Amino acid sequence: MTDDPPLVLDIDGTLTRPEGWGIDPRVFEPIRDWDAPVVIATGKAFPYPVALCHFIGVPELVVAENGGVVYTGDDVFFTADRAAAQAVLEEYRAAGYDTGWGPENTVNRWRETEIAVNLEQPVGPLREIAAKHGLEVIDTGYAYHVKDTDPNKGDGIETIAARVGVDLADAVAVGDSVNDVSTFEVAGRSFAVRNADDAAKTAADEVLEDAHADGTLAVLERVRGSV
Ligand SMILES: O=C(O)COP(=O)(O)O
Ligand SMILES: [Mg+2]
Repeated sequence: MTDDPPLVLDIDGTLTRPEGWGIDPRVFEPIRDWDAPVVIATGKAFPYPVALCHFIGVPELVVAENGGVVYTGDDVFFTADRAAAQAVLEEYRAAGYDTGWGPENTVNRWRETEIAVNLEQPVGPLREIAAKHGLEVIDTGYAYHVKDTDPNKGDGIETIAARVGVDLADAVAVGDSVNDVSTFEVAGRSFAVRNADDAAKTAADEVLEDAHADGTLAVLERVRGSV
């Protein structure tokens, strides 16, 4: 009982400060010192988790765009393409709506396989248009994501685990929303932070007493050296 378990960590809602926004800097050190692979699995566009790994100082093992983009450290896999989501966006715009991020938004600029829409925008018409195009809309609590129904974080994590030789039965996952349910299904142990949505809380093995990074830090302390 001396090794650290592999980790799968969500970003928004999970590594965030108590107020819900911005990475809590206390997570940097335990992640950097972690003695096993750490996969960052997020709904954010590809550059964000890559930059997070880079600045923490750990190998870039990344599931981005809710599984649409997977990076094993050697190879990048795209499991959907943006064309259908872009078509939904065009139709949403033609109906008088917008993504709500401003004209030069960085939220979608580097997004390869899906489109994110600000939570302040009307979701009814977005869901209707997406359904017509065979896509789904998920609400992470941070954005609406217009995405292919197939890719998910869990499949991406399996791809990375196979490449880096990680046994997911040993893995510990922490997350906060519906886009982490597939993560919780593939990881041996799963934790939802207190601020998690109902889908994540139901799917997790355990719902934590603490919210955001406080919850995640408590898990890291608890599972360190547990395999
Ligand atoms: O991009 C989002 O909406 C949420 O991102 P997350 O998966 O890191 O929580
Ligand atoms: Mg999240």
